[in-house]
Order: sequence, then structure tokens, then C-alpha cells
Amino acid sequence: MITMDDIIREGHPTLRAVAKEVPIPPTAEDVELGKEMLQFLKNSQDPEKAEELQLRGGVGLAAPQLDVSKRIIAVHVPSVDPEKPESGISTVMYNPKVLSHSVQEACLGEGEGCLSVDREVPGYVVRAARITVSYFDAEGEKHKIRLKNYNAIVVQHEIDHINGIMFYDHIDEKNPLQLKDGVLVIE
Ligand SMILES: CC(C)(C)[C@H](NC(=O)Nc1cc(F)cc(F)c1)C(=O)N(CC(=O)NO)CC1CCCC1
Ligand SMILES: [Zn+2]
Repeated sequence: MITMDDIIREGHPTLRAVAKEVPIPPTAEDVELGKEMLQFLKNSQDPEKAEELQLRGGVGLAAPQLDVSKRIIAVHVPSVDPEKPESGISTVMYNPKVLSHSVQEACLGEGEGCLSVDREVPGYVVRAARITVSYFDAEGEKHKIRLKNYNAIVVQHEIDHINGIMFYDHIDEKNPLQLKDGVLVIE
């Protein structure tokens, strides 16, 4: 079972490596890893389990954060609106790839953090507001999905990890809280 002790922190070189594509269909080992990554996120959002295991509430995790330099990410974003279950996303993506993205940009109003970063780093992290992502699932089936707003932010944050990019790489050091016109602020 994955706990916070398995998550490497900034400074560890694996967080800055470009992770390798995995064979498709994924091996049994990579399928098991993906399942454990998704379970970690679910546990981290369960009050009892999070308390018991001292987990930070996570919505996304990339294999490099477990010191596994493979292009595997897991996302578990609760749907905020029970009427619209599709507003959330819960899946493991093998070899995810952003095929296209909107010109429109977006950022989280409170900025971003990271399970691998044990400090606050203030500043807007500007990303594409909408993306089209292709990925393979555990069975080796290819998917192509369009994401927007928070789901798009989470997946971009995780895909950054498999490319050795940290969220603060996107923050404008001189004006971290400066917002260009037209950037959609997601609260
Ligand atoms: C860094 C941390 C604060 C732990 C962040 N959690 C988070 O946003 N919690 C959250 C949000 C919800 F909407 C519902 C919920 F149940 C819990 C997170 O998991 N990540 C993922 C990460 O570090 N992946 O490597 C950071 C987010 C910043 C923007 C997207 C992901
Ligand atoms: Zn992160």
C-alpha cells in the first residue's frame, strides 16, 4: 500500500528525469502499480484512512513521484456535482499525451501545491484551460478524451511530472501573482 513515505520529495533527481514510455498492453507489474496509485488517492480522500495513514488529500499522482521513471499517472478528482458524475475523473493513464490544447489559459485561484513539495510556493500556475489527451488503459485500450477546468489542470500537473517539470517552473518569479488578461481563474 502506498503511503507518504513512498513519495519522493523535491531535490530527488527522479523528479527531474523524463520518464520512459511503458509497453502496451501494460505489464502485470505496471497494472498493479497503477491500481496502487489510484488506491492511494482514494485513501487520501477518505477522512478515516487519511487520518490513520497521515496522508495529504491527493487528486493526482505520477509514477516518478514513487521513484519509478515510467509514463504512468493516476487521477482521482471527486465530481463536485452529484448530478454530473462525469464532472470528476478517476483513472490510470499509461503513456498519456496532450494531443491538442486551447489557446484559452486557466489557473487555480489559490495557486498549486504538490505531494512532492513540502512548502508553500505562492503564484499562479498558468496552464491550458482545455486539453485533448490520448492514453492507454490497463487493458491496453487507447482512449482520447477532452478535459477542461480543474480536471485539465490536474492532468497537466501530472503529465508535467513524467516530463520532469514541477508546478513552480511555470510561476513568473518577478510577478508570481501577476495575471495576464484573459486567463481564466478557477476557484
Ligand atoms: C498537493 C496537494 C495539496 C496534496 C494536492 N491536493 C489537492 O489539490 N487536494 C484535493 C483537491 C480536491 F479538489 C479534492 C480533494 F479531495 C483533494 C494534490 O494532490 N496535487 C497532486 C500532486 O501533487 N500531484 O503530483 C496537486 C494539485 C495541484 C494542481 C493539480 C493537482
Ligand atoms: Zn505534483
